[in-house]
Amino acid sequence: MTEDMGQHAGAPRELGVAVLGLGNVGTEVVRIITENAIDLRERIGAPLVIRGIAVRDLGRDRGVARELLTDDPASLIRRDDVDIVIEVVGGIEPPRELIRTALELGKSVVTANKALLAEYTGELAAAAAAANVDLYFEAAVAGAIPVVRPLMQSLAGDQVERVAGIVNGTTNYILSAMAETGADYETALAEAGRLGYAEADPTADVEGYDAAAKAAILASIAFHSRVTAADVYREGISSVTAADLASAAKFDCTVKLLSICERITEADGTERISARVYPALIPLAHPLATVSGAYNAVVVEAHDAGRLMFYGQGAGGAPTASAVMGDVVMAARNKVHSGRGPLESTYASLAIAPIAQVPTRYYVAMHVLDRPGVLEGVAGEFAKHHVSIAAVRQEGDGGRTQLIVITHRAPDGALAETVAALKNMEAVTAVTSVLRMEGTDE
Ligand SMILES: NC(=O)C1=CN([C@@H]2O[C@H](COP(=O)(O)OP(=O)(O)OC[C@H]3O[C@@H](n4cnc5c(N)ncnc54)[C@H](O)[C@@H]3O)[C@@H](O)[C@H]2O)C=CC1
Ligand SMILES: N[C@@H](CC=O)C(=O)O
Ligand code: NA
Repeated sequence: MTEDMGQHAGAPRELGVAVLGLGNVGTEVVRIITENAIDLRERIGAPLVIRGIAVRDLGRDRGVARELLTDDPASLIRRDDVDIVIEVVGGIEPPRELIRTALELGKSVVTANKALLAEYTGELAAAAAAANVDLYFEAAVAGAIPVVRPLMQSLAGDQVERVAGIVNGTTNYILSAMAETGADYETALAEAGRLGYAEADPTADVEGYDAAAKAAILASIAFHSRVTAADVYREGISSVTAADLASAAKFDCTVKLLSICERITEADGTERISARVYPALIPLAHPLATVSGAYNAVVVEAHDAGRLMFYGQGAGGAPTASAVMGDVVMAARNKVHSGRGPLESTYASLAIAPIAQVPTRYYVAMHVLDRPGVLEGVAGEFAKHHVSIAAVRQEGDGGRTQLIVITHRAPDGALAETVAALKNMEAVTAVTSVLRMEGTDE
């Protein structure tokens, strides 16, 4: 051990790494460790050496040394010469069991697995704390964008009020393609899969489960509370149509799948968390409207820091591997210097606000009968539920009359009841679209 590497006495001569999963992200992680070996050694203070790579199918040629491959991840993580485990398999099992075991055995773990973390961070963080090792997951939220570490460390002295943005690359790619080039939904989704953005089961992307998992992780860190995926209100983009995008454009808006985590202070001073994911209209002038393709952006509002914006590639093998490798270097340095990163912080234990109480704005599109008094009747239903109307557009749509109403802010529950009442009106033949509207002060 040379002194100029600044190593702690008794620090490992080499740091052994086990890579679990060799898909979009794992392949890029292995490439970076291999190509950047010399720089990584200098940055860490000891060489990083891949001990093994766990794959599901040993038969496939993967362009890496065959002797590194194994289909037995449970044995790989138990090897005495493995110090850090990188989990880029995805899904709940076997990653949950593998990560917990690795932590219990004193290995630090780096994972990109938001689905797992959104359910089991508590269990895994406890195992890491007990064994005095690191559990890092920057890649799990917004791919390459540093957002987990800024929230957990840089903003640890501030009070975060809101974390909101676009955190799913696949849906943003689809919505951008539909809005910008007129691509159809299915083609854009297939392309997002081909480019390595989509989850193994893209239902997780398009139905908002992936964004909800990320919202749970962000809200937990931002508000020092334990928030799981089940706490996050979720709607996906599968019902957003080309007509919605065209109609949004007429209001100088576009549609984005947003993840919103807010600290809500109620009239009696009680603080709660609202965590929600849904497609929403945002004005074209809003900074999030220009976030296109697989790019993500997260806007953080903190009491003293004010507004911060984080932007970059939210999906894709290499960008995600960059975030993984940042964590690997941090975990490796901690091994060299006998340090450890921050522990999970859930002391505030804020409760979750039900979606019905959360103030928001609605965009409602409906087909109505073309006869006098219909507009008054529709407006009357909004008024009955104390929902004020901000804009109305009426237009012919292939022989039918289409009415679009945009509301002012009102509790989500009142808006949902208004829509239910509209559906029961004889003059309303169909409510064709209900979206929220964000990014405005009204
Ligand atoms: N692709 C992306 O843009 C991003 C992915 N992530 C996360 O990173 C993780 C990996 O994602 P991808 O690389 O895109 O997925 P992928 O599906 O391309 O790769 C996963 C690999 O793990 C392998 N695998 C499955 N079960 C295994 C087992 N029991 N043992 C060993 N290998 C096994 C699969 O055969 C596959 O090659 C997931 O948790 C994903 O949510 C996070 C951020 C961005
Ligand atoms: N499927 C995810 C991958 C990154 O987290 C996405 O599209 O954002
Ligand atoms: Na990130």
